[in-house]
Amino acid sequence: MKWHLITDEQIPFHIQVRTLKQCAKEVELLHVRNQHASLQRLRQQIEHLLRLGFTKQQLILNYHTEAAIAWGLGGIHLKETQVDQLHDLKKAHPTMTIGASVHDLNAAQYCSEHGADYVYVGHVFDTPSKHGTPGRGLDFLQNITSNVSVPIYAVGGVTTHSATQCLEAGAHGVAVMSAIWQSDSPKTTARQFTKGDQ
Ligand SMILES: Cc1nc(C(=O)O)sc1CCOP(=O)(O)O
Repeated sequence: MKWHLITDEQIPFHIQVRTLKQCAKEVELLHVRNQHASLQRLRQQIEHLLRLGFTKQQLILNYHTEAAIAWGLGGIHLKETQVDQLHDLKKAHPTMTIGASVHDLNAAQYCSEHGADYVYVGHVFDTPSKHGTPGRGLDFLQNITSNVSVPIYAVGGVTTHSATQCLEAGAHGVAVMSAIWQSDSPKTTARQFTKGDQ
């Protein structure tokens, strides 16, 4: 199945690198999400990822649109508060992959109509990342997948098992953090996502 791995800024970068060394070959697309790092630090991390064997095309940078463009990365992932930039960004950079995170049907429709290549919809299941807010559930996901045409990636608490349920609810793919970063065997887990095994 199609899946994105999202970096986790709560985990020291060198620990993430250790995990990536085990599973990088299985990761088709890495979403670099580090909302608190300086641009200089982010650039160092990107360079490290390139040395690990990722291509620029495989890297999607969260939030920092100008940096993603300047560094020639494959894509930009917008926060929901940035989706008003979608149309102009896509027009100026048609070959870049531009996605966004949304949390309701209206925002998903907006992204779909303004040129997004994909949209994350979340959070579908309970996740430590959104502590205290229960997952919105598979019906919420299904309502969005049935009403927008842009490819939807389910995010939030997705595991290799629940990924299948997300596809059944119409998702094009999934985006995950802890399923890989907390896995005892990241390579096996990554393979399971790729193959769509439970
Ligand atoms: C990065 C992110 N965005 C979400 C959203 O709902 O927009 S949930 C989430 C966390 C995903 O981590 P995990 O796979 O460990 O639950």
